[in-house]
Amino acid sequence: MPESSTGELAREQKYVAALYERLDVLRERTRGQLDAVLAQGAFGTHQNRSERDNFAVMYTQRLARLWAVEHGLCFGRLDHAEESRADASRLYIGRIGLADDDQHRLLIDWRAPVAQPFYRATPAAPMGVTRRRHLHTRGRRVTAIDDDLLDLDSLTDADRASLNGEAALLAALGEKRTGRMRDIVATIQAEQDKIIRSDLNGMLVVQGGPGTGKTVVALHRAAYLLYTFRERLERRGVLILGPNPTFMRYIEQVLPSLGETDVLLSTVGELYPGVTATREEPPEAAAVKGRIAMADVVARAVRERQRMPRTPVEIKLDKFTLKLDRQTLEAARSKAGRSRRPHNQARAVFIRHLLTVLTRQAARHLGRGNLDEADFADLREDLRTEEPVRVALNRLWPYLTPQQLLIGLFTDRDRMAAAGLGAPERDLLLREPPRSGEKPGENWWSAADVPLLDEAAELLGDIDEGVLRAARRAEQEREERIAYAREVLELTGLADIMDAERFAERQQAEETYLTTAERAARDRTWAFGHVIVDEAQELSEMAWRMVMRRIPGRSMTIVGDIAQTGSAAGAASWARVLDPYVSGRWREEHLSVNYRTPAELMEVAARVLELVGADLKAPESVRETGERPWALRVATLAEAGPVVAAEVVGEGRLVVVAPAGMTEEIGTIVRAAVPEAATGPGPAALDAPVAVLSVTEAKGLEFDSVIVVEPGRILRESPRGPSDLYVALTRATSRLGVVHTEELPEVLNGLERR
Ligand SMILES: Nc1ncnc2c1ncn2[C@@H]1O[C@H](COP(=O)(O)OP(=O)(O)OP(=O)(O)O)[C@@H](O)[C@H]1O
Repeated sequence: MPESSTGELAREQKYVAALYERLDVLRERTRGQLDAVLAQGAFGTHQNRSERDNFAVMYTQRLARLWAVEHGLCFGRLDHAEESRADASRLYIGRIGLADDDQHRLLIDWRAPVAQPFYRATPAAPMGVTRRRHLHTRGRRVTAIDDDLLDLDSLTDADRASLNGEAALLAALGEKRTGRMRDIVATIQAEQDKIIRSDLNGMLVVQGGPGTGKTVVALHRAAYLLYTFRERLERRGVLILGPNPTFMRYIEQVLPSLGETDVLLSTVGELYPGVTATREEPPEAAAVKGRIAMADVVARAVRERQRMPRTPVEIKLDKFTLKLDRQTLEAARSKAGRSRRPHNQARAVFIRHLLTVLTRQAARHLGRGNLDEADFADLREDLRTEEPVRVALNRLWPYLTPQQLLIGLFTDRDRMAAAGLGAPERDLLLREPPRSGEKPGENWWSAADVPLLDEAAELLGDIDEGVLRAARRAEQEREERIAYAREVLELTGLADIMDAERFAERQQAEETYLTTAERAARDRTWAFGHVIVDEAQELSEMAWRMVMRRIPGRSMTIVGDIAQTGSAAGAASWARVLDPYVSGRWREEHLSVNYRTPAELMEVAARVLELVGADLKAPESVRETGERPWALRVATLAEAGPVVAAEVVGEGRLVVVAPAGMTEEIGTIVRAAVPEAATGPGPAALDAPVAVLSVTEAKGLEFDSVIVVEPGRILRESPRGPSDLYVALTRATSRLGVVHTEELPEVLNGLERR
């Protein structure tokens, strides 16, 4: 390294060391503030306590943020031309903003408006910047400096020699993958920055090919929006929806590394509180459940449960029999319908009407035709609690949970027929009921059921009785807590100085100490401040309905690639998906540069893309590796094992992408050659050196090397075969191979034969 550069490095080291010192001071100070608040305890008025809790949450989050930014705290510097004093014209850019006790800024948050030139300035439009410096650090040590000199006229010869426009980006892209997505805060590109800082309001669609950074940009946008609209979004929350739990694990560290922890990351299958959607089902069944027509099916299924019997209903009591004729029942039903309330609440209207009729009948039977109001009410109450009356009314208009409705529907062909499902759909959807004793939440629901549960919940509404029961239970629990607290206080001899109720409340307060994301996750009716949908092309029409309910303000970022749609229920065009909700009022941005897949691989993938759609254009790769992708024909698949083993090098990660029906078989073969290989999307998929995955499971992920097995079968396996093969071929950051026993599809003729 030339002497001048060593001197520069030492100067930067000094500055960065001072930043870390400041960070340590702030951590210690915040820790002290948190301890002080917690030490106050839960005493005083309700308002005092809620203030204390707010402060505690605030300090905890601030502390988490200060700890999260340790790695790569400062990564850049901007030098400006106009100001004369060197220190004033320099801005250091980092993960968070830091100032000293006199409020002199030491570090600028990357999301602040003044940091924008770090990502956008070019020699053609330098935005007042003469130099953009990238600082590379390991731990707290500055290891290297890269400069982009933007004011070309002012360059000295030495400057010209060190001009290194894309060095930082290329260094980042060339690094080995760790199995977890990293943030790109130091190397965000201009077209990405524009999307990250796009307006909060309205619906933004980001369409881009594989590897263009859609996911990583969406995550940085979440961090930017939280920084810029902190108050609004911290209160209402931000939801990030992704395609499957493996993908969520893959991305989960990015936001914390940017200092943002209070964001709800969820899949569609996790979005209904209390239900864990773990059951796998055939894609054809999921496709049927995803169709918009299912909204009518669910609505009809609800109406079917309000069906009137053809013959009058007789209710036998001890002394006489009451009768409800069809006309009365119809009248009650139309009254309930006119109330426009959901099923479980309209039930009250229905029951009230029938109880009035029954009370009049009963009065006649008792020879008391002219009851006054109070007696009438008493008699009515007596009837209401009579078992035969309760049973009869319940049968006519039962309370229903969404789970009961759907289990009732999918386990009964007649109900499905009545709800409008045709014979082939009935065959696909018919299921055994949950085993007795088994909670229907467990292992009964698939991800495609979740939007249907949500739809049903809208139509059914809350169960008043359930709410009442819950309230009664809560009161009972409170009393038990107070009794317990009294015992504790007596045992500890504190009974004289603290009252049991307050002691119990204090313990309770600790349980209700929830962040916005945690509260939102428990509440089906939560309205978020912003929703980001990743791999959005995979969402079914029914899933979109559910998502839209969570964001009445329609402030959304939707990222995806129509060319990669694999799910039969997924999107064929953004307009088809979004117009029903915002009819044309959405804006679209494009990402066009592929940061993941080298040019040699993209050349092969681009030919497959032509099969997906003649007018589709593959994104342009930002780098070449000089390594050509290859194809190897083997006599039997067992030979694939040693081929995979030979590809495992150093610390790199490798994925074997297999046709969906073959992952088990290939997994066994690969494990025989590489025992630590993982099969399927379990937790090991991201950490093992080798993983065997289907295309659906590998979507959105990336690996150093990829081996695709039997591409011909991937093409044939589903109507979206070409999209699936395109996805499979674009997962690699450096190497790609194809192993096949069948004839190689013509579209892959460009591969080098081994
Ligand atoms: N500006 C950048 N600096 C460094 N790395 C980047 C940049 N932009 C994207 N990358 C890297 O490129 C890779 C692809 O990004 P990402 O997964 O977000 O792409 P994608 O468009 O979502 O891809 P796909 O559609 O295939 O899921 C990631 O490793 C990401 O970190």
